[in-house]
Amino acid sequence: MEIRPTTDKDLDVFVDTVHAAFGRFPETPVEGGGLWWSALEIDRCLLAVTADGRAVGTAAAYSFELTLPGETPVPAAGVTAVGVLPSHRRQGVLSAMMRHQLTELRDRGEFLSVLLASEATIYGRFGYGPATYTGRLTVPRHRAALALPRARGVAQGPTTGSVEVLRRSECGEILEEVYDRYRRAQPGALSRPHRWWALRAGQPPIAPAPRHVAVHRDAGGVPDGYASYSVDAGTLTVDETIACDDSVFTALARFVLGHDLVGQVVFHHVPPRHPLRWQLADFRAGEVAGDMDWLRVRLLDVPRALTARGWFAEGELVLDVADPFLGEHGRYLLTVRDGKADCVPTDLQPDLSLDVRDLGSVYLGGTTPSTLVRAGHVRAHHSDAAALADALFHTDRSPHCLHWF
Ligand SMILES: CC(=O)SCCNC(=O)CCNC(=O)[C@H](O)C(C)(C)COP(=O)(O)OP(=O)(O)OC[C@H]1O[C@@H](n2cnc3c(N)ncnc32)[C@H](O)[C@@H]1OP(=O)(O)O
Repeated sequence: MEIRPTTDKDLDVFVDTVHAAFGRFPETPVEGGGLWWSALEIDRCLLAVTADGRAVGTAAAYSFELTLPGETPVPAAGVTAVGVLPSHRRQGVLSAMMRHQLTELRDRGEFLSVLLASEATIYGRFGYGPATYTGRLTVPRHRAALALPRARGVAQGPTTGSVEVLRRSECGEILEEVYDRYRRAQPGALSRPHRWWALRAGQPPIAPAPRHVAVHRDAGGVPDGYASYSVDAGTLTVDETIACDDSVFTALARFVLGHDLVGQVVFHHVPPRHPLRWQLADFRAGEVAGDMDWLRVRLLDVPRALTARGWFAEGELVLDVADPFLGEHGRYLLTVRDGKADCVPTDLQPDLSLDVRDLGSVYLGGTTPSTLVRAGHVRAHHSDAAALADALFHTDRSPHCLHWF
């Protein structure tokens, strides 16, 4: 079996193979637009081909930016369209493609790779750890009142600004601009390259499905948030709420929760511990479901990845990092001063020993090292090690990602 790049000539083979792997049919030709695969980057698509020339597996990557703690967007490969024909499964095709792809990403100078996993058990073995989390919050409208803020000096009602309802088709560049502003400050968020919006490739509101969009503007009239939603059979469903600050989120939540002729509001993609639950006068009014991991992170170059993110505490930690899939192992001294890290190979005794997938899970601050120590996945070599690591990896803001790819 050979793993080879896809060319323009066999893009249709790629698309056909990935759909067959998922048990689906490609709906329309590539030119149709509005389909997720129209945004594929052809030079980053791989085909696994048998000796008789048959394509049996696919894997691809998008060129995204991932925002790291400290409001630092860096390049990240967004692994996607992974599939193996049902007739060729459990024969090592995926493993061969993953090995090829990780090597190729490194050759391109990339140090981070991310993906959304169709099944939670597939990608840990390849070094991907769950790093951001998401859920659905359902609020019955008759219990949706927001409590008055208790802190002195905080505005008791809507702050200056306005909400206007547009049709998705009337939004022009507004959503793209607001999303881009938001994602640069939100750890864990991915960029949505312009071609995604232009091709309408993705899920609503990128895709042109009919939607209402509540656009929030600041006092100067500049859009700084939106909520894309639909109403069906008494349920208002919000695809995503994008807000450049918390007060804008509150204004948008207040708007959808106040919608007439609606029995309940379902917010998709609410991060764990989101303040909205504390803003409801009735804490039990908000019901969380679909609590799951979202973005998985894979470090391809540990020192580069650790020095790229922002840090919020000071200290030193020795990490012993195993990368069993790539057959690698490294011990690093991580020193953090003034918000920046230095990370160099060392022979010092380790504070923690961990797998690269677990480093991926703590990297953005969405999981604490001590949680993984308690779970038995990370080894703490002395009694202070877990607390030391928790303090060092702690971030100012929880990571969150809602981009689907
Ligand atoms: C980022 C994305 O695109 S996510 C989308 C992933 N694709 C899908 O879900 C489409 C449907 N599924 C498939 O196409 C295939 O079953 C794949 C791609 C998940 C697996 O491909 P295969 O070629 O069968 O995997 P391969 O034979 O290399 O297996 C490697 C290891 O993963 C394990 N594995 C493979 N698939 C799964 C799974 N679905 N769940 C748990 N373990 C799995 C294998 O048992 C094997 O374990 P081992 O190394 O301990 O022996």
